Amino acid sequence: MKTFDALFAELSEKARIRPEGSGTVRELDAGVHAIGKKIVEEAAEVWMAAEYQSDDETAEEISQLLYHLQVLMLAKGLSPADIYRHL
Ligand SMILES: N=c1c2ncn([C@@H]3O[C@H](COP(=O)(O)OP(=O)(O)OP(=O)(O)O)[C@@H](O)[C@H]3O)c2ncn1[C@@H]1O[C@H](COP(=O)(O)O)[C@@H](O)[C@H]1O
Repeated sequence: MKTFDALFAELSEKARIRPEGSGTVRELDAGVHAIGKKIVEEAAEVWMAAEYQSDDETAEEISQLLYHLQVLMLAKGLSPADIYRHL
């Protein structure tokens, strides 16, 4: 099972080596504005799933939101430690 930190390490490596076909690289290249829009979209999907869909579908939407938040972290040069110190 993948954890938040393991996914962040994987995405950091993708950003570093920029493999062909990586959605993460594509999203990073699109920039903070585009990533922000994706986050808002995914957040709405989390909300709708929580109200109208199953727990498993809600969990999946939350995972997608976490992914896009991590892409934004990478775009901004933020590490998980930068986030954790505010928790
Ligand atoms: N966990 C994720 C992940 N969660 C969400 N997403 C992306 O977010 C989109 C959200 O899905 P939606 O259902 O909202 O689909 P959509 O709105 O039709 O998607 P788009 O048309 O906007 O791409 C997916 O299509 C993926 O592009 C993810 N993309 C990648 N990962 C993981 O990130 C890692 C690196 O991925 P690559 O950079 O693509 O190699 C791998 O381990 C992947 O499993």
